[in-house]
Amino acid sequence: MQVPNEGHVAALAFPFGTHATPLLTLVRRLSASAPNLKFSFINTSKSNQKVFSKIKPNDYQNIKPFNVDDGVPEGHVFSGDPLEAVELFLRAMPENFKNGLEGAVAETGAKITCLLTDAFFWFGADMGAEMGVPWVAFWTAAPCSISVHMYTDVVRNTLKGKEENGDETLDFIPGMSAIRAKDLPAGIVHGKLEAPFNIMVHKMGQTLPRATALAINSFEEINPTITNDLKSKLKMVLNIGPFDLAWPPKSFSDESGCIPWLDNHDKASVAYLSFGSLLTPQPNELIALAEALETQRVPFLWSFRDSSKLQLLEGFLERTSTLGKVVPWTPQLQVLEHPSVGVFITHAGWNSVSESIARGVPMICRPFFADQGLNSRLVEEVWKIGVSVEGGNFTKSATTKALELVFSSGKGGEMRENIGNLKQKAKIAVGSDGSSTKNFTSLVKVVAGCENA
Ligand SMILES: COc1cc(-c2[o+]c3cc(O)cc([O-])c3cc2O[C@@H]2O[C@H](CO)[C@H](O)[C@H](O)[C@H]2O)ccc1O
Ligand SMILES: O=c1ccn([C@@H]2O[C@H](COP(=O)(O)OP(=O)(O)O)[C@@H](O)[C@H]2O)c(=O)[nH]1
Repeated sequence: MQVPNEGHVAALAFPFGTHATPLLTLVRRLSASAPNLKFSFINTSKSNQKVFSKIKPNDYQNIKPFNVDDGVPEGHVFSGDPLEAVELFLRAMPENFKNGLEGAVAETGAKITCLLTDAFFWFGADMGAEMGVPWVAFWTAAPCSISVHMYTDVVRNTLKGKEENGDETLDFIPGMSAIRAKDLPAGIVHGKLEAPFNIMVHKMGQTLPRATALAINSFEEINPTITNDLKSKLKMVLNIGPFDLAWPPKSFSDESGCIPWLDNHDKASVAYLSFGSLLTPQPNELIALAEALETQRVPFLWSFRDSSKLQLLEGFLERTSTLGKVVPWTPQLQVLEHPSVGVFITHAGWNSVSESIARGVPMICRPFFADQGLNSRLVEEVWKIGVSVEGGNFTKSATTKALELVFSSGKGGEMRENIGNLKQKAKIAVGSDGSSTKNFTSLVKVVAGCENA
């Protein structure tokens, strides 16, 4: 491939949840493909410390972190609402990023030649236009969730005044006929439509047509109808994932000994539980989950970060010390890769769903918020590679039913076959002649300014 000229790419990260990590993975892939480019990774100090601590300095020689204001006033006392820090940050945008860009140019002496931002940052359109450079938006979730944000006004107008039970289907949007109104992220038709976060994602949906390219950590074959519809509305739609298949990490940390523990278990016998980086189920659901696992004698590996809630499970942990293992964090990619894992009990965050597909592990989904309801519906009704917990939250009976379905029924076998087929499509997509590989080559050209690609 033509070696791109000198250039300076500014990457703007959304510093919460699992957004900055995949953006840094993308920046590292771009840097490896275009070693003449400089990259400035502009993010909050806290998030930069977290994401750069996971990689070796040698792995990011042309990537320099820059810290921006997180919007938290000096001496601020947090209320405990997880959204508070997010909304303080939203108020600091885009001024904090403008300051970050000025700092990056001043320190490197190189003007910005491309703006690569989390797709949430709709202001990238104006910033790119003012600087006269391409704006590449990066969506860290599935194509279907970006679609619902682009169609927000259509959804609101179509569903206005309809039955409020949430079962209305979105069959008026290409590829979304299985999606119900109740699956949507809050802020589209239900919830606080004027909350700062929802105003941001609404503006995102309206502004994306101005992006030079939209990059997505997914692969075209997972939902061709939605991808083709997005392509009809945007300048360039580049599905370039699954990242962890396209560019698997060279090493991993297993401080809690998860892999040796899994080595002592039978093939496809273990339930792996994890609910992402942001949330922990409420006490009643934690107890219901524990009761189902214990009663069914299902071996389990549980990623449980919130140590303040562990005392709820004390009796359970003692009684099941030879049945299961609870750890604060796991090497999830390697856990899902392990042949002993038979089901992934998940909140259906996109990175987790994508990783489970890439490793062929059926899912039991319990969505909580954001895009998780969309992902869960696709898992159960479109791809048929898992189930959603009946009733929408963990009870002993619903969890037991889901475990029996996946582990012991014919439907479970169908799920394993379906996810195996999807896994194969993902591997082809990131192969030498695959769609994601070709799209990534196009993205390098856009980012390096070689051509309008
Ligand atoms: C990825 O697709 C999404 C995500 C969200 C979304 O994402 C998100 C990411 C974070 O790291 C922290 C968050 O707080 C957050 C929130 C979020 O959605 C908003 O969640 C609020 C509750 O925390 C509230 O429900 C609000 O109405 C949501 O918009 C949103 C939409 C997506 O398609
Ligand atoms: O014990 C854990 C739990 C989660 N993860 C990783 O954290 C990310 C969670 O992202 P997701 O989109 O599923 O959920 P979010 O954190 O955004 O709620 C995924 O890449 C997981 O592989 C991990 O490595 N170990």
